[in-house]
Amino acid sequence: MTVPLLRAEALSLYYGGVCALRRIDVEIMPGELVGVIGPNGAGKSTLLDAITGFAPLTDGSLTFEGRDLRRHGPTQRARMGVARTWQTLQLFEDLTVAENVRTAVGRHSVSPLVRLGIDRLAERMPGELSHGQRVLVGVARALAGSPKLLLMDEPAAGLDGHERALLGEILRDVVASGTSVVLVDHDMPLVLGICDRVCVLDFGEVITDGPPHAVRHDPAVIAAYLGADEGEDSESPDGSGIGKEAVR
Ligand SMILES: Nc1ncnc2c1ncn2[C@@H]1O[C@H](COP(=O)(O)OP(=O)(O)OP(=O)(O)O)[C@@H](O)[C@H]1O
Repeated sequence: MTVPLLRAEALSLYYGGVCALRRIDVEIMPGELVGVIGPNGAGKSTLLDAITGFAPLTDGSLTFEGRDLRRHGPTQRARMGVARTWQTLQLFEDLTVAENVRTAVGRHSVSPLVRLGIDRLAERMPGELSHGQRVLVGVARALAGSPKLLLMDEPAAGLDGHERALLGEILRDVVASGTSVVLVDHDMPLVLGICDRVCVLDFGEVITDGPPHAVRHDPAVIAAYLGADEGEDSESPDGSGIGKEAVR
């Protein structure tokens, strides 16, 4: 039996009186691409922060390759192979693209840029890049340390259709190379189209966890999104009843 790369059991996280995660169970297998979706405020970013150690857990167990992650801080977790990209792209604006990648590995390496087909941008400054190019530089920087697990927070936000398709191909390629990926995004066609499994959060709880075709038609998921979209744009590009973006 394959051992999970990451195993979270009964994770709970409170911000003061706000319960952001309530007894969450999640497993990520080696080489698996797992989508995490849910309406605004469902706890998706908090789950990533709990795994990286940026937000302290209130309760629960969290292991990575069988090791207790709660004993380690964010820097140690990164060294163990956990990498993350952020919703707000945090590039060093006064460093070139190549230098930005270097900050992740501590040595000059353009290979992550070559891997993503953006090595031509190596000497450019972040301010000269399009939003889509900045996203790819963020991915390249996260991949520079050869992580075992890559956590991505809304990488498709602000990308056009072509860039989203390219991002999807890149993520499948990353997974094929052996890195597990957790993809948090509101883009349902992207998440349901490329992920092996999708975990759905609502009000800090896992309401469904399964393959995309099952999640797409799950009444609890549709209810969470339709409830969220009531009176808002309830566009459903894939005919699932799930809008592309859900705003609570
Ligand atoms: N630093 C914080 N302090 C207090 N409450 C917080 C903090 N960060 C998040 N929360 C609350 O925790 C809950 C989960 O928020 P979180 O950002 O994880 O949701 P999300 O699913 O990522 O939402 P979105 O799709 O809008 O990014 C929300 O109720 C949010 O208001």
